Amino acid sequence: MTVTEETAPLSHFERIGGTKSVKAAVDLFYDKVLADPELAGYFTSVDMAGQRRHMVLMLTVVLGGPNEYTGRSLAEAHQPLNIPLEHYVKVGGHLTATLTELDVPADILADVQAVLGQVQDQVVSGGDPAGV
Ligand code: HEM
Repeated sequence: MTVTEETAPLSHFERIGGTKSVKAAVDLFYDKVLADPELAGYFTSVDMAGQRRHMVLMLTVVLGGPNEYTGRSLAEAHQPLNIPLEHYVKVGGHLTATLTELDVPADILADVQAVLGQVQDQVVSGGDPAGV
């Protein structure tokens, strides 16, 4: 191991245990979303295996891991769905609850919540698709 590798700060992605941990979080997250009667209807005709895969890759990027995301932009995927702010807040709540349950450190949770604030306009209906 080089000096650089020894002293470089770990990314959030590395700190929580990499892809295995992100996959576990995404599985628990979508279990909660699909169990929520207000949200389940959005996903009735969605390929959930592909959905989970894309969310794993996106959350990996958010956590400072390697960028291998190949899905659509958040605006492209969500603007056609006419998602109200209320539902965005519920989804964000399920993500926060998931990460809390999995004992993700508070500073990482705070950074994820900051990203939730930043991407809100791309997901919520009537937001700013140009802000992708
Ligand atoms: C920060 C919040 C969110 C993130 C990071 C996120 C992330 C994603 C990702 C990565 C995809 C896959 C895009 C693709 O495959 O090309 C997706 C699709 C989707 N999302 Fe979200 N999402 C968020 C919020 C929401 C909310 C609030 C809802 C509904 C209330 C929602 C419903 C959906 C649905 C139904 C799809 C599938 C769309 C389709 O296949 O046409 N998402 N989301």
